[in-house]
Amino acid sequence: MTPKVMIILGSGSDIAIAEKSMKILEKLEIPYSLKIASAHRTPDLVRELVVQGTNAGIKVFIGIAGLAAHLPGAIAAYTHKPVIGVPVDVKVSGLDALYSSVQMPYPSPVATVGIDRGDNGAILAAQILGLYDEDIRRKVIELKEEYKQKVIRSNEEIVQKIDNPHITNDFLRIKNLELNESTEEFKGSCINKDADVVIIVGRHTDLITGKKVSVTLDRLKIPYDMQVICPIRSGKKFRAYVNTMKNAKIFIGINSNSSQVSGGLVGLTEKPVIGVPCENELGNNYLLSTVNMPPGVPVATVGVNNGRNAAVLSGEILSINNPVLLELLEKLKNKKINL
Ligand SMILES: Nc1c(C(=O)O)ncn1[C@@H]1O[C@H](COP(=O)(O)O)[C@@H](O)[C@H]1O
Repeated sequence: MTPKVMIILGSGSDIAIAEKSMKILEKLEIPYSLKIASAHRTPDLVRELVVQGTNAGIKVFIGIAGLAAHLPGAIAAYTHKPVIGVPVDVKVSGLDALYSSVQMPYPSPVATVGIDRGDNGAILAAQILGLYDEDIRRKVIELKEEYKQKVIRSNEEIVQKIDNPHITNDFLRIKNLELNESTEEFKGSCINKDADVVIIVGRHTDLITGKKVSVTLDRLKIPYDMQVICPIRSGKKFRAYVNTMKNAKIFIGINSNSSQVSGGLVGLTEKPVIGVPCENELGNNYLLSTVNMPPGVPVATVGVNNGRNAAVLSGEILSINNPVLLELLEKLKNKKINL
């Protein structure tokens, strides 16, 4: 049986983080291949594994590495399949590995997950595969439900056991635990309900980054819909919009102000969520709050303001079973490289 996912570790010393990915893939019964190869120490081996893996039918690559983590980027150099990067905390709390994974040049995105989050890397791979395999999609939904139940149970297991007369919860009557389900329809005009990709921009200032996504999606002929909706100021509208667009395949959150867009999206969909952190007026960016998501809810993060890479990543995900799109993607990537 050809595996669907290839995990490559930069070193045997990354195995503890890889085990988190392996555990999830095994739970979801997704066959995978596991290899150790370093872009620095064994560049030829990396190229050989990626080229052979791509030709053999690997759908998603996961590169796990610490320090100057060039491995995921090197994988992206040899394939048009989506590449997920898992930065490992070896020095400086893993920030070196995070920055080297996520800050990739156009048009070679690495869908980066949080530091040491091997579990989220595998969940993201499963979300991508779930777009083409109903059985995997169902298992992703079940897995997300497990994470949800864990939170709900912790009220009984932790809070109720605290013997403190100042805590008063008796007035709460929470019956409907399907709190995330919105059945409302979005009222806006000119929505493309057949969009494959949904782009949500948190505020008008960040439309410039949203525009970078849409221009590149246009070049790839991928249908999309884009709206400016702040999940904090317009929570109801945000949920109604996500509900209305629930048949889309990929959601992109253009984030500023504590990354609420991508963070809000992951609770409302089992589909892949891509996060684009934006710079704000003070020059700070929202990279860390976009990427460092808790287990169970990955955000495939691309570089700061790099809307174009979010679009290319969408193209890589959607071209898994679309040869026409794959050809367009190859042209776009090669043209850029040959310029
Ligand atoms: N980041 C890379 C690459 C690479 O990017 O090619 N190769 C090894 N490494 C990382 O170096 C760290 C220390 O490796 P050793 O323990 O082998 O010295 C590991 O976290 C590995 O992923």
